[in-house]
Amino acid sequence: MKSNSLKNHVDRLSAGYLIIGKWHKHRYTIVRKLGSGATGTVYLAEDGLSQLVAIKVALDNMAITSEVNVLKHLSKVEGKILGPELIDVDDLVTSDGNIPFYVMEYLKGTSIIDYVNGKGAEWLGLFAVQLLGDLENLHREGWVFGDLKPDNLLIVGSPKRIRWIDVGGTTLLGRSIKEFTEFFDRGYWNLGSRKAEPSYDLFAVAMIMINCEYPERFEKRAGNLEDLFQKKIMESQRLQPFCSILMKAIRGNYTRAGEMKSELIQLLGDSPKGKKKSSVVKQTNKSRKVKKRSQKKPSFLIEFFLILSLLILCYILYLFGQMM
Ligand SMILES: Nc1ncnc2c1ncn2[C@@H]1O[C@H](COP(=O)(O)OP(=O)(O)OP(=O)(O)O)[C@@H](O)[C@H]1O
Repeated sequence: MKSNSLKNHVDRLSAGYLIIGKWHKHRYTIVRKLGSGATGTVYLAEDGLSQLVAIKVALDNMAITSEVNVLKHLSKVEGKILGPELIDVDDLVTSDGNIPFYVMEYLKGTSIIDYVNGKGAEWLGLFAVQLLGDLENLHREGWVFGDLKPDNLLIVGSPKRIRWIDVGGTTLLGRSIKEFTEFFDRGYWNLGSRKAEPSYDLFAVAMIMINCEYPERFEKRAGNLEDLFQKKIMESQRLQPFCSILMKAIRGNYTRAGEMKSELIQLLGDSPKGKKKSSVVKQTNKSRKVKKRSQKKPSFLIEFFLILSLLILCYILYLFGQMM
């Protein structure tokens, strides 16, 4: 009975509800629910300075402690922002008992699938490079992200940057993956084990790129699954340029995120100081030009698109510069 009403507290904190932490006495006013997951519920709230924060409330003390430990660990990685910043950890006192919660940076952003929708292959490549850079740092710290999927990623800020949320699946290297989602899990596709190693996350990166092109996802079926992926990749104009890299990640041929990242950067043709025009960009431009020629559009439109492509290319170069 008591645990039912505690559960109601966790799930149903309404707008305006004031949380005063038992230990630190910080005050947070609930704005709205952001969503619920396997371990708890996340709320958007305002802190005492009217700054927006995200608060995760959960009945499972162990789950909260484990996520807090991961966030604390990630915040110690010097010069790198991995995961949302941890702001506070406390208990919410109710008449039915205490409920643990933690407060983190609120990441306001767009889902990667929505963000890249209708954009060129270079955007997909750029976010994959950013994500691989973060994974490289995470793996170096001895962790594997585990439950890597678009729901746990957001595109935030300006310049645009991929950020991850929900570190609940983060697992120590060598252990068994704690949490996974079938489509992004190589074990589900019989293409590897659920041992926490970098190649587990790299498989998921490839699947995230594929998911951006196939938002409805697709089912496992009898037969050679590598052939299924190859076919799906080759049927998509946006994924085609990445085919050999994606297949290497799917087959588990990369042992480090850095290897996959360098090959992507090379493919995009733009090393940090690179001047060469990206083959992906070239390919995108070429197909745009062919289309335009065949449609015999007025020349000012062609100029407009060329200038636009050039601006996008410069922006991407700038973003690479920011990452280094
Ligand atoms: N720091 C944050 N900033 C903004 N939104 C967040 C933040 N953390 C979580 N969210 C959002 O809150 C919702 C719930 O997140 P949570 O991590 O609890 O569960 P989940 O990812 O849906 O599920 P599961 O934990 O089962 O994978 C998600 O929609 C997520 O996008």
